[in-house]
Amino acid sequence: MPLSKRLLHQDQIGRALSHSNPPSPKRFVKQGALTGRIRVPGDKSISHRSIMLGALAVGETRVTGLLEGEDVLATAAAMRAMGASVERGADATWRINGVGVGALLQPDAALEMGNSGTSTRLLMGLIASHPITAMFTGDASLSKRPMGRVIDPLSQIGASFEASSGGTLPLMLRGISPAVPITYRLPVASAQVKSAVLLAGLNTAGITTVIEPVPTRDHSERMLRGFGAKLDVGEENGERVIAIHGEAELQPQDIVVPGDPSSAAFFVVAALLVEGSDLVIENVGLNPTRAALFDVLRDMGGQIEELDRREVGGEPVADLRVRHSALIGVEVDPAVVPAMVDEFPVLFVAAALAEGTTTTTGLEELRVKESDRLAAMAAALKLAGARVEEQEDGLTIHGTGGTPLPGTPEGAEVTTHLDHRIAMAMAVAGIVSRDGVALDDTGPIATSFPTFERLLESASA
Ligand SMILES: O=C(O)C1=C[C@@H](OP(=O)(O)O)[C@@H](O)[C@H](O)C1
Ligand SMILES: C=C(OP(=O)(O)O)C(=O)O
Repeated sequence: MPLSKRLLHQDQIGRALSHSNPPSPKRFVKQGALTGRIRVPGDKSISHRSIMLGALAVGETRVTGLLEGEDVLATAAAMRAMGASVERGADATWRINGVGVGALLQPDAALEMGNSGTSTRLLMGLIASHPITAMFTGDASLSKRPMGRVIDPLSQIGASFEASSGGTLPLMLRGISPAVPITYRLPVASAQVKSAVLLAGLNTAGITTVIEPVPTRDHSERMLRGFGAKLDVGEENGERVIAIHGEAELQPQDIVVPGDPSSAAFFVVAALLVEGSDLVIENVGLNPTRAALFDVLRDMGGQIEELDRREVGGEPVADLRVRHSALIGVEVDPAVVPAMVDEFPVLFVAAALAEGTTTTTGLEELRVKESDRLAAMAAALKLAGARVEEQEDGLTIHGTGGTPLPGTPEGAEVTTHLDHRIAMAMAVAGIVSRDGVALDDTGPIATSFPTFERLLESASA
């Protein structure tokens, strides 16, 4: 069957499903204090990049602590399809034998990206400067997300695209070699777009520059340097300027992936909200471009202590001790949004139980994540009995002052829209509710945090 026919078929299947197949509904009910010590899985952003950069280095990269979630496994499958060896050892160490920058092979089938925006956008960048044609497909959620933001800069380097009129998957990318080095100023604060352009620059002779008016997570910069790429990072007129020198040669690395702060976030909020909790979450990555949620929760009165601050794999890490706290509403400064962009769903849950009003603004990007997270969380929290107002760019939440939310009424379920963070945030709402919160589907949780439900139960055991 030709690629485009196969693709269309997969896409029709994808679009028909607005939940995992079959869906796994579940009611999350009141739970006891969270105590003891837990560890969350490895950072998703760092895990994706470890595999991609390992696949471009000549020799063996070893990765421990890799997140074995569906999104990262989609990246691993794609890199295998383009010639790298990506294997998990019995000791859970991943070994990646790369092909070298410029030497990716033509995949012989569509690259199936599942639910993962990071895989899709970063791989589009990587492939754009290789003489490769690749088809990208995704699930119903990913197939609605905007790819124009990467198509624009990658077209400037000379790559060409066939996508639907809305610039969404399924999408065919024709890479180009030699590609043209560009200077690109990010029109949206997006680490995925920044990374796509920098990764394209790896196999582009000359200097590819990204200008970042609003700083976003800097894992790509740290890791590209770690793998031996020449990268200049400076500041001009208050904007970050990142220049990568191509064509780069990458050296294999030993990487230890720190725990994901975006996954730790659910346990931090759960421990703050459940009476009697005193929980230590070990080995949490605290890169300043990621960790703003913990500062906002402290401003709300949350007791979150950093123990044994150290460095793991070139990233700041600490164990977080979190104790039950009475929270108060705050106005969240929109300047911190990029440093906690994935944490708003669970912050909204904290706000719903805080004393007084929490206001958030500058959250337009939340509307183009796995779901429209402003609409999805407003609907979910209202269904569970919270007082929420939705604006174009944020939510205003009037908290209960600690009184449990009633929970979802008999027969009603929160719609999770194939969005892992909506599912986990509302699971946390469930464990502090009076009657429990029913979710239509917990399947999506496996994209970023396959052990979430088990860990949540064990933390209260
Ligand atoms: O670069 C990354 O690893 C990510 C960047 C963010 O997306 P945007 O760049 O679209 O903001 C974030 O939401 C996503 O979970 C992971
Ligand atoms: C937005 C997210 O991921 P991605 O863009 O990779 O799908 C997320 O994990 O919250």
